[in-house]
Parts: sequence; C-alpha cells; structure tokens
Amino acid sequence: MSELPPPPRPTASSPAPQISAPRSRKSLATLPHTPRTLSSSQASSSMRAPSSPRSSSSRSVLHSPTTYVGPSKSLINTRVPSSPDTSLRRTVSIAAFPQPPKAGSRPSTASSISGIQGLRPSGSLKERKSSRLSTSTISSYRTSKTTSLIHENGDLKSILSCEIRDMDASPPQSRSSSAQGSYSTSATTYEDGDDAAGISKSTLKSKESRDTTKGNVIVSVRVRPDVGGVEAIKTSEWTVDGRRAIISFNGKEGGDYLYDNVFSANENNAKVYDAAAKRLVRRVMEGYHGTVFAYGMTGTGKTFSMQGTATSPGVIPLAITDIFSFIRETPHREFLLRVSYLEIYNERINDLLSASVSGAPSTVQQEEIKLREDSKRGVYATPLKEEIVQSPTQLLRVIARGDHARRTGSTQFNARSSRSHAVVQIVVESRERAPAGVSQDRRSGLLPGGVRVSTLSLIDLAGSERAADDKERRTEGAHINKSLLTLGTIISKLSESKEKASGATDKEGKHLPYRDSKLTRLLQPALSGNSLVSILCTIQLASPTRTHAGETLNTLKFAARAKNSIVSHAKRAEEAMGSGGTDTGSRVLLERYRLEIQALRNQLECQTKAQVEKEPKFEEQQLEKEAHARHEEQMLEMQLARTALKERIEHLNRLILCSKSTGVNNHGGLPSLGRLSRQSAFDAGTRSLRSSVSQSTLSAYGQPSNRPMSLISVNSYDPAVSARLASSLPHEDDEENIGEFADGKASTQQQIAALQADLNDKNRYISTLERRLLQARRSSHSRISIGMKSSSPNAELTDTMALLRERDMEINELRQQLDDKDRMLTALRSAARHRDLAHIAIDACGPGMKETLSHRHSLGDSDYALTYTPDNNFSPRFEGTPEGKRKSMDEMSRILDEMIQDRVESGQLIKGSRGSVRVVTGSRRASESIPGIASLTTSNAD
Ligand SMILES: Nc1ncnc2c1ncn2[C@@H]1O[C@H](COP(=O)(O)OP(=O)(O)OP(=O)(O)O)[C@@H](O)[C@H]1O
Repeated sequence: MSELPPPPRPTASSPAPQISAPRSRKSLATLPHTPRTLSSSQASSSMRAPSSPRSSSSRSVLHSPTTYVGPSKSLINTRVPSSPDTSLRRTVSIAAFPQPPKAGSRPSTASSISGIQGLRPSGSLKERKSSRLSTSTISSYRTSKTTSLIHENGDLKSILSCEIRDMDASPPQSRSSSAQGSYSTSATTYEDGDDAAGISKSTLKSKESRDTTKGNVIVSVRVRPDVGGVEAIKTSEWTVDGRRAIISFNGKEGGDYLYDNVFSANENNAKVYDAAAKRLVRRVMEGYHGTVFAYGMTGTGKTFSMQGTATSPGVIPLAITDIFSFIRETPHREFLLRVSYLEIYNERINDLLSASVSGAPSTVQQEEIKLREDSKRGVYATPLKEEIVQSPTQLLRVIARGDHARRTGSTQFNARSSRSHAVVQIVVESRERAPAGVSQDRRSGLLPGGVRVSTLSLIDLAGSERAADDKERRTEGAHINKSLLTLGTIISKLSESKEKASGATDKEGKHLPYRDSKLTRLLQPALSGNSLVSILCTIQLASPTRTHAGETLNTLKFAARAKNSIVSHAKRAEEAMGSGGTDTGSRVLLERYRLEIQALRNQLECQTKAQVEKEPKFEEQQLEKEAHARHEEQMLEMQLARTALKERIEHLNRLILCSKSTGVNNHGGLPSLGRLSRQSAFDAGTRSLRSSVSQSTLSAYGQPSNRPMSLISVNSYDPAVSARLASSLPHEDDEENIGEFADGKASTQQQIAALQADLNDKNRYISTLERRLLQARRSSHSRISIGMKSSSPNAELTDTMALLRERDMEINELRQQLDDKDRMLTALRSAARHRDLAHIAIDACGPGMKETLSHRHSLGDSDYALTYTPDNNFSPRFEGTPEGKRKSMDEMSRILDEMIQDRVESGQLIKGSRGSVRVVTGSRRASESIPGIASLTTSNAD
C-alpha cells in the first residue's frame, strides 16, 4: 500500500463525464484511526460500493477513509452499498486475515461466500451481518468473491462465490507466440471457475434466486503504472490491493472500492485477459452474447489493454487466439466467424474495414451507417462490411487494418489518443456436426440441429478528457464526453430503476436515454441484460504533471455502479432452424453456405450424370472425327499416288516424245519409231488394245521397200522361222492400223495422226486412271464408313495398306516393262544405225556391190545381224559372209522368239488366234484382286 497526499479535487471545469455521484453513500460510523484488531466475529468487510440514490441518506458526504497501514494492524476501510436507510462501514483488521494461499491451492470454504454478500446491494444488513459472522477470514472472502459468468450447464445461476483455482491467470509460460503470430493461451487447460466452485451449494441456495444474473457482469479496474516512476506527486491517498481487488481512496470522498478484479500496475495483459475476459469469450463460443469494454480517462491504458503490444498482446488478440483454440477443441461442432469493425467518431459511425488501405479516412464518402433494431438481432449497424475469417492470423490482420483506419490524435495526456469509440464485433455461428455415419437430410441438406449465432463485442472507448486547446480536439472531446456521460447516466438510471422496482421488473429501458448517443444505443442490448458483460476500467493514480483523483474517482464510481446496476439475463442463443424466412435465418451464413454447398453438390451430381450419359455420344463423335481425319489422310495419300502416277505417265510421255524428236523416222532407219514409242507407252501402262508388239517392234527393222516391214521379211532366209513368226505376228486385217508406218517412212500427216492417236491413248489412260482413283476413293470411303460402324480402325488401315501395296506393285511392274521396252528400243535403234552404216558402206563400194548387197539384203541375206549381248542389248554384228549374216539373223529371230514366248508364258503377252500377240497390261493382272479395276480394264479393252 502506498500513502499519497490528498489529490486536488476535481475542478468544476473538468469536462470529464460526471457519473452521478453515489447519492446513497452515507457516512457510517467513523472508525477510530487507532488500529485495532477485530476478532473474526467482529471483522467486517465494510466495503463500499456505490449505492442507488434512494439508498443514500447522505449525499456527497464522504468520509475520509481510514487507512491503517501497518504490517499487523492495518485496516481496510471498505464501504458496503447501503440499504436505503443504512450504510455500513466496517473496518477489518488485515492482521486478522491469514495470508492467502498461493494460487491454485487456496482453501475453499463454505463461509467464503459471506464476504461478498455484503457487497450485494440487495443483501440486507442483517444478512450481511449473519454472513459476516460465519466468515472466518477475509482471505476466504477473497477467494470466493470472484464471480463467474454463467454456470457451466448454461443455467442462469450466478455462483457468487466460487473459487477459481487459478484466479491469477494462467502462467505466463502457457502463452507463447505461435508461428502465425497469434498467441496460444491457456484456454485448453483453463478450468472454469464454475466447475471449480469449491463451495457448499446449500450455502448458495438461499442466495441464488436473489443474486441470479449478477455473475454475468464482471467489473475490473486496472491501474496504469505511473509515468516515469515519478514518486513526487504520489500521495498516500490511494491504496491498491490487487489480491483483495480493493482500491481505497483516503482523500475527500474516500472509501474502499471492491470489484471483481483489481489489477495493480505491475500486472500484465495476459493476466487481465484471463481474469476479465477469458471465460466470457468461452461463453460466447458456447452461444451467449458477450461484451467487453474498456472505460477510463484518456491515456490510462484502454487501448493498451484491449489491443496490447507485440510482446504483450491485449484482450482482442488473446480472445482471438482462444476463439480458435475453442474451435479446435470442439470437433463435434462446426463454426463460421465473421468480423466487423466500426468506430463512432463525432457521433458518426464509420466502417473501419471499408476505409482505404492507407488507413487514412476514405476519400470516397461512405454510405451513412445507421443503427437499426430488430427483435432477433437487437441493435445493429448497417450497412457494415463483414469479413469471414478462417484463421487467427486472418482475423488479427482484419482488425489491424481497422486499427490503422481508426482516428487517433495527440492530446495533452496521450500522444496517440484514440479519438473515437471502436467496436470490434465477432459473430460466431456454430452448429452440430453430423455424427459419423449419420447423413444429413438429403433433401434439405439440413442437419438435425440448427445454427446458433452469438456475438462478441470488444469495445475500446475513447477516453474522457479535459477541454483541449485545439478546436478539433475540443469537438471530438465534446462528443466523447457526451456519449460517456450518457453511458454513465444510463448506468445510473439502471441502478435507480432497479431500486425503484425493488429489483423486480421493468428494466426494459424505455425511459432510459439509450438513443441520446450512438454508443449507448449500440450498447443497449448489453446494458439491458441480453449479454454477458465485462467492464475494464483503467485508471492512473499519478503522473509527473498531475494527479487524476477526480477523474479516477469518477471512473471508479462508474465501475461500481455498473457492477451493481447492470443485470444480465444473458441466455444462450437459440439455434435458428432453416435458412430463409426470418431475418435471423437469412443472416445465418453457416446455414446459407451449407445449403449453397448442398445445391452445388446436387448440381455437380446432375452434371456428372449428364456427362456420363453423353460420354458414349462423345466417344462416337470422337471416333467419327478420327475416321474423318483418317479418311482425309487416305485421300491425301491417294492424291499423292495419283500425282505420282501422272508424273510417271508424263515421264513416259516425255521419253516417247524424246524418241520421236530424235527424228529416227526421218532417217528412215526406224520408220515406225512413233509406232514403237506408242507401243512403249502402251507397255508402260496403256491399256489400249490397239497396241501391238509385233507390228511396232518388228516393223522397226529397216525394210527398205515400201511394203510393210515385218519379221517375216526379216527372217525370210529361214522359211520355217519366217512362217512361225508370220503366224505369231498379227495379221494385217487383224490390226486396223497395220501398215500405217509399215514403210518406215511415214508421212508427216501419218506421224501427226499417230501422235494424235498416242495422245488420245494417253488421255484415255489418264482419264481411266482418274476414274480408277475416284472409284478406289469411293470404295475406300465406303470401307471406312463400314469400318466405322462395324470394324476396327485396324481393318481400315489394313485395307488401305493393301491398296497401297497393290499400287506399288503396279508401279513396279510398269517400271519393269518400261525397262524392257527401253532396252528393246535401244537395241532397235542400234540395229537401225548399223543398217544405215551398212548402206553407206555399200554405196561407197560402187553400184555393183550395192546392187549385190541390196539384193542380198532384200533376200534377207544381210551383212549384219542383231546379236544379243550379255548386257541384254541387241547389237548389230556385221558378218563378213552371207552365211554369217543369215546365222546372225536367225539367232536374232530366235532370241526375239524366245523373248516373246517368255512374255507369253509369263502372261505379259497374249497370243492372238491368228498368231498375233498382244500386251497384257500389268494393271490387268494386278487388278484381278481389285474388282473395280478389273472391270475398268475390261471396259477399256472393249
Ligand atoms: N499497463 C500499462 N503498462 C505499460 N504501459 C501502459 C499501460 N497502460 C498504458 N500504457 C501506455 O500509456 C500510453 C497511453 O495508453 P493508451 O493509449 O492505451 O491509453 P488510452 O486509455 O487508450 O488513451 P486514449 O483514451 O487517449 O486513447 C501508451 O503509451 C501505453 O503504452
């Protein structure tokens, strides 16, 4: 205890809200200053609490408190709220109190309730006396005095005396900084005072009905450390006894003030939270509404207590931590948290979460926020931004954002003074989880239970202050003081109306000026009893520049009045069923979200079903697409094949034209080269039946006469061979064009006609090929279509491959034939050249020789012969003797005969009925396996 000189009386000029002074306070017997020790029976805790106006018989006559300071003889002079007629002053010798046991091991006795009974305004003196008699020690009062918010079972039983095993807060080590920057508290190990009540219930019974609901309001006072530890201005006026939760003032209007908690200057935020707010927060999580607010003059530590610092978090961050701890510990329920943050600045409500990010007041004019009231929600601000939060960190961040936007300014006593009342509201929605195996109602998506909605309001009020020099500060101060004054008035009137009504009814608040300020209007539900309330009043006893006795007394009186006048009927919020209809229902986000989730799930299910149904169609479409792509590919391949064929034809044509352009015919050596080339072209693939190997090939041998050149004439030396050849060669009648170039000297017109015929043939061939391609494409397409329906893509592929193979074979065959013809052509050219040379030589030998040779030649007794060389070329060989020549010719005839025979055997040539031979095209053979092509060939042949 410290003794301080009497503080100066509060000046009349002080604008601090003057909470109506306890008019009921009456001077009791002034106790002698002489210390005396009272026996236990005499000991009384003459604590004074503000009494109702009616109970005071003497107003503003406050006795100087008698403070006895001494280790064994000090007295606590406390005043007890007096009954209308009496006020009681009791002096208790501290020496008589045994030292309280250490935290956690304090004795709990039935008699421990007696001390606090004396504090109850409703308790009569008689009762208090009798209970005092049963009080053995003040320590037992101390331990039993603490009230609890709500009985564990949720009944509205106020257990007036219950021991809290660890009233001195959870040990500091139980609070640690978590990874997320939040703090873990002792929430998980904290044992509610309710459960730990160490008192005899029978003792309580008689008090229960009377004191019902009183325990739902906790009033605590926190003393801020003196600034700079200045001792000079300290007086002996104040005595703070944190252990007993008593503050004594020895000056004028002095007395002892007892609260639920008194925190001395050296106690930290954690302890303040544990004692003043922790249980309330738990109750909110269980479904009660709860309000914690800090009240006090400027610079006394309201914001410090509510927000705290990084190293010493205050009520708000610790509550947040506990909220999430509770959620973790309650797996059988699910929760949804939403938070809003507003300030009341100059009687205007600002949404701190809608403010600009910079924290400066939003440049965009906010929609005016109004207070509304409805039966379910009570008084609420709208429109207000609410944010749904899922983690402590997120919640802390949201609140930090709001803090940043809050108005602060420098005042005389606080460099960063809050210039507005700030209200953090955390709405807790919770509902029972469906037990494992129990499915929720599929149709409605509802669980058996409804949703419970409760609200935790954490309010940091602006501090009352003297008039400031600055105009802005003055305006702010006026609004702040006005609202705080209204609050004080309401508290005072609540107490008054209670006394008027003898604590019975009509505390509806109709006549209470809640509407006089936005703050009181917003606090209406809490003040009128719908909420659990914890009031934390902050005071500062001295500073280097001033003392705060007047303001401090006002705060203490406010706190005492609040304790005695606010009666909370807080009930656990009912579980709202359904999601629509009522306003409450529509507010319950948890329900709405659940229904939305259910609806989305249903939607998803439907979509999945539809997709499953559509899948085969989709697969079909995919197959069709693939088939189409394959078809395209095949078309492309066929196009390429067609181009290749055309190129081939062109190439062959070029070859033929080249042969003609050599003008071999003009030399008369190989008069029917045109015919031969025509033959070559045919052999290379022409399907014209006009082509005939015999006439073209064999007539190429230089027959000087005009008669058609044939192998008959060539082989005329050997009648047998000639006859054979003649029979094998086409008859003149057989071939419409036989003899066309038979003289080997076809006229230009004939050549042109031959070329024209060649051209026609080729064009026909091209168109035939085109038709075949077209047909092949159609058949391929139809095969694909069929394949799409019945066969696998592999079958189509096989077909296509087979087709391509056929084409390849055909091309190869054509190439082979072309090679043969090339060789034959080369041989014939060579033979023609030699023949010409032979003629020249004869000419050079003179007319006689020429005649002879000419004659011999005409007889077939040629001086040269075609020999078949190993490289499969025919080469003329000049035989010196007629015998040799004849042999050579025979040999040549034989070779040609064999060749023709070979071809006939191999099916490349067909022997006509009259010995003629015809070329069987390769495509005809190849086409045997392709019906379309076979028919084409046939038609062509026709
Ligand atoms: N219990 C305490 N321990 C240490 N410092 C404290 C305590 N209480 C308050 N302070 C310090 O005192 C100063 C003022 O405190 P704070 O801003 O919390 O006062 P306030 O009551 O909120 O004032 P206002 O009403 O003007 O906003 C701050 O610097 C704060 O750190």
